[in-house]
Amino acid sequence: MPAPHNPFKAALKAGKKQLGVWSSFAHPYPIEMVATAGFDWVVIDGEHAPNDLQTITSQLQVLEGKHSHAVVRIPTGNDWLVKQVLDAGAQTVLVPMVDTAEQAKALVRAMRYPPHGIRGAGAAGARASLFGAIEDYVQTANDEVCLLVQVETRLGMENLDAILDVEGVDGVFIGPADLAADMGHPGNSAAEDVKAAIKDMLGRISESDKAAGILGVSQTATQEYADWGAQFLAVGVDVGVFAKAMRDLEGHWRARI
Ligand SMILES: O=C(O)C(=O)C[C@H](O)[C@@H](O)CO
Repeated sequence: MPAPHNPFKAALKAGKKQLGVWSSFAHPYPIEMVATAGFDWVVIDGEHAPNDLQTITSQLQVLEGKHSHAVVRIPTGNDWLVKQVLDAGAQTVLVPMVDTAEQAKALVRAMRYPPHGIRGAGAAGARASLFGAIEDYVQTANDEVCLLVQVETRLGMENLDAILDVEGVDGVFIGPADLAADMGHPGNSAAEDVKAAIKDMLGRISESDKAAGILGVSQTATQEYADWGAQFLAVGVDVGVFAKAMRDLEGHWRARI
């Protein structure tokens, strides 16, 4: 039996738009609720949410068989972190702060078993192979893993064309918040030069054989990113949605009672 099919990777390759959302609760219970909403992909955020390998694994278990495909964001581009989340059952990995083609190539190798990469072949004892029940896992997994790299600095922007040439990168995701900060506008991804940079990058990624992704945190920005060619577009962060709803609820009733 081969490694499970990765429908998100196939959809990106086929040029299909994929609607996504960020999950930062770092817990299996709320992500199950998020998965009832019908998004095509959901990020389990290991960079800015308090996730560890156990909480990531629990959330992967909850998302198993659901329509929303799990995209695991690791905190930094280390090969051992890639190996751990792949063995836990992630098929799609998002890596922040990828600034050069060399970094992207190293990540491609981390995602793949030899001879195409350096992923350690211990999957027989891991959830990814259903603890050995998927007998051909090691022989077939390379085809079903999906690597998304984040370009979110001026250096990454300079090197975008070289990153787009790296075989094995499936998608390039722009981080508007980090890009804005690196461009001298912390907290303001709506600054005109940041928007121009994002539009230019989304255009260049869309013209390549990689998928273009981004997260919009306002309706205006999200619509612009869609219009500028984002193929896998995250449209919100669950903790933000929840926190706003709670503040609105409190404010509504505070004024009335
Ligand atoms: O730079 C960005 O923007 C991102 O990488 C997304 C952020 O980490 C954040 O908005 C997710 O909560």
